[in-house]
Amino acid sequence: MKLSFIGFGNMAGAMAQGLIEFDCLPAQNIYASAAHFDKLEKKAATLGIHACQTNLEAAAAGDVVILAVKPYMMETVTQEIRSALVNKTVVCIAAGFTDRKLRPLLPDDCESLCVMPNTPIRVGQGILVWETGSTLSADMEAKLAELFGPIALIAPVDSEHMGIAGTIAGCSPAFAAMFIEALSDAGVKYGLQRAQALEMAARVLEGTGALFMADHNHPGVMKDSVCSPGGTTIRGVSQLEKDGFRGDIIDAVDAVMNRQ
Ligand SMILES: NC(=O)C1=CN([C@@H]2O[C@H](COP(=O)(O)OP(=O)(O)OC[C@H]3O[C@@H](n4cnc5c(N)ncnc54)[C@H](OP(=O)(O)O)[C@@H]3O)[C@@H](O)[C@H]2O)C=CC1
Ligand SMILES: O=C(O)[C@@H]1CCC=N1
Repeated sequence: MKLSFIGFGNMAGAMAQGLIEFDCLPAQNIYASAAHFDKLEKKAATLGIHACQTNLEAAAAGDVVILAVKPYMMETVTQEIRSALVNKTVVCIAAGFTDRKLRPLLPDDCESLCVMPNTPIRVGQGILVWETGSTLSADMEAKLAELFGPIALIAPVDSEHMGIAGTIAGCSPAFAAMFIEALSDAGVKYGLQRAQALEMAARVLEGTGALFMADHNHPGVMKDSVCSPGGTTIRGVSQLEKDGFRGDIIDAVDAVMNRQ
């Protein structure tokens, strides 16, 4: 399979790197185009993928064309490459897109899918929110699931829930990074070296996530198993409750949803 990225920024780069490093696809099967060719050429050389001079050239090269520009550019870019999309598989990763919004931008004779990836796909720990009921053939659906399965949890979601699932998967790495940063700030405040504090904070998120995936215990149970009666952790938990920690997270998701 040959894969083309139209737009090769943070998210497309993370997807390409994950695919290559986890041996899902050889680098020479990946093509990309972007706004600035000189910048793209450097990134492409590092990964061993093909840098294309134009979007049309990139779209023509792939069996599967991944639309990875900003949402507001989608209309212009799909018009530009429309002729090359005929009989192709088109995958759109833009926030806020579902099949209903994407299809009018594409030629009739191509199959398409809207997904929302997240940046941890680069290290094989991603999520790929996957709109169900797309125009994808069963054969191509299986091929794409096989391609991305090793580097992402495939999360099928109906069109109505693409926005919220995309927010939880796609945006939250930023929230999680803020948690890591804040926890490391606290470590530094009390004398830890920054590098060690950051690694510990990141490992806490990674390890706690792994614990959940292993046991599927309710997070409240996981929290209780850390809080000894009269101990130290419950004091921190109590303060977080006073500060509205959980409400703040939900408010952050509300803010994203209100923008969509
Ligand atoms: N970042 C994330 O975590 C996630 C992003 N997404 C979606 O991915 C898409 C890309 O986001 P992200 O990677 O963060 O954005 P970036 O700004 O990092 O990348 C955008 C890319 O588009 C390129 N570009 C700009 N104009 C054109 C054009 N006319 N033709 C071709 N390429 C063009 C840019 O080129 P150049 O670099 O040369 O300027 C750049 O490579 C968005 O739709 C976003 O909603 C989805 C899930 C998560
Ligand atoms: O912030 C954004 O618009 C993109 C979509 C999801 C994550 N980043």
